[in-house]
Amino acid sequence: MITIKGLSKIFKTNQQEVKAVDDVSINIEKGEIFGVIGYSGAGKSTFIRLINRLEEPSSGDVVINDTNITSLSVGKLRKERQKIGMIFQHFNLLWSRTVFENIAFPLEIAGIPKAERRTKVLELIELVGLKGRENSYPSQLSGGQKQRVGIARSLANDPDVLLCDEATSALDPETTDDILDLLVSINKKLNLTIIMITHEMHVIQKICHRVAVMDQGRVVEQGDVLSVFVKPQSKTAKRFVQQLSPLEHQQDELKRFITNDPNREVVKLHFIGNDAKRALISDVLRKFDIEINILQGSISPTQEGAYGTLYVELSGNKALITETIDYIQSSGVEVEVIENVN
Ligand SMILES: Nc1ncnc2c1ncn2[C@@H]1O[C@H](COP(=O)(O)OP(=O)(O)OP(=O)(O)O)[C@@H](O)[C@H]1O
Repeated sequence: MITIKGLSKIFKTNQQEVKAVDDVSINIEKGEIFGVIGYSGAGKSTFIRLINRLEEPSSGDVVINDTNITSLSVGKLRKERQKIGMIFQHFNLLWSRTVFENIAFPLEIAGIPKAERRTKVLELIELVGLKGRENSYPSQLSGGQKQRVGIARSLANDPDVLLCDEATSALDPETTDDILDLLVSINKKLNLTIIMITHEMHVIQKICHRVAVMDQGRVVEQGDVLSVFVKPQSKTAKRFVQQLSPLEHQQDELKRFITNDPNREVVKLHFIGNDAKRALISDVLRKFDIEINILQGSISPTQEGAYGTLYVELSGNKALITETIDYIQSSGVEVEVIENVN
């Protein structure tokens, strides 16, 4: 549905050129929630602003539903932008207008008659959970409520895609989760394609189906959220995944269990999707005469199912340990033998 090909943006300042976005290519399917994560300065904001040409690309193409956004005239772009909603970190509301009037604003610009406007605005207010607050001004609302107004306004013209520029970064963790839940419910209800940029892995984990990791303007890794979580390839993705994994900070504890004893082995088990719900340990204990010492474990939900990590120490006859590992692997759970902890 959205094809981004060879997209680049070079900013020229007095002294130097900055390649803010460098040859980015991404395909996004209809109805997908696609996340773009990166540290400050990675080029995320520039990237998302290139999609609706709030920023003009230096090169490359953005094609949405067969329309090449990059080659549209200004007039046609204005029309096309009505199909691309956007929400912002600091909401960008009109402070002298009420909730109702803020949401009605894009409909006024699109020339929708008053009665039709009213029906649509009331529908949107209901959708984002702001019933009763129609006549409030933004200054009378909490951060989460302001973002709800932003979301309702972005949906006024029934967009095909919603761009979210750090939409939860100004909110506390609980409100962030409420807004993320709202975005998921809108994605499901309207089959709306959503592109989210963020520096928080939690946001990616909670709502995205796929993710691209940006570093210095380039996409260094992209894939299903689950795959990136379980097996991050790039250094940047590994750092982001570690943020969420309390286990990674407790690796020193594991060191105590790693020995040269051939009859003891520390292994890391990766459970993905439905495997995360299986009673694997009791299954193994029933089948093998082996001891299992559980060292650390965690389970995390994502949009595509849960993934879990479990560190265990297997003790017993060396041949039996090998057989046990083979059995666990053959049952679909990935096993990593830990020889060193860095
Ligand atoms: N208008 C501009 N003129 C010159 N350089 C710019 C401009 N906008 C962004 N840059 C530079 O482009 C690079 C990417 O910036 P961008 O804001 O896109 O990153 P980001 O990942 O969104 O980071 P942050 O979350 O801190 O905004 C940075 O080096 C930034 O200094």
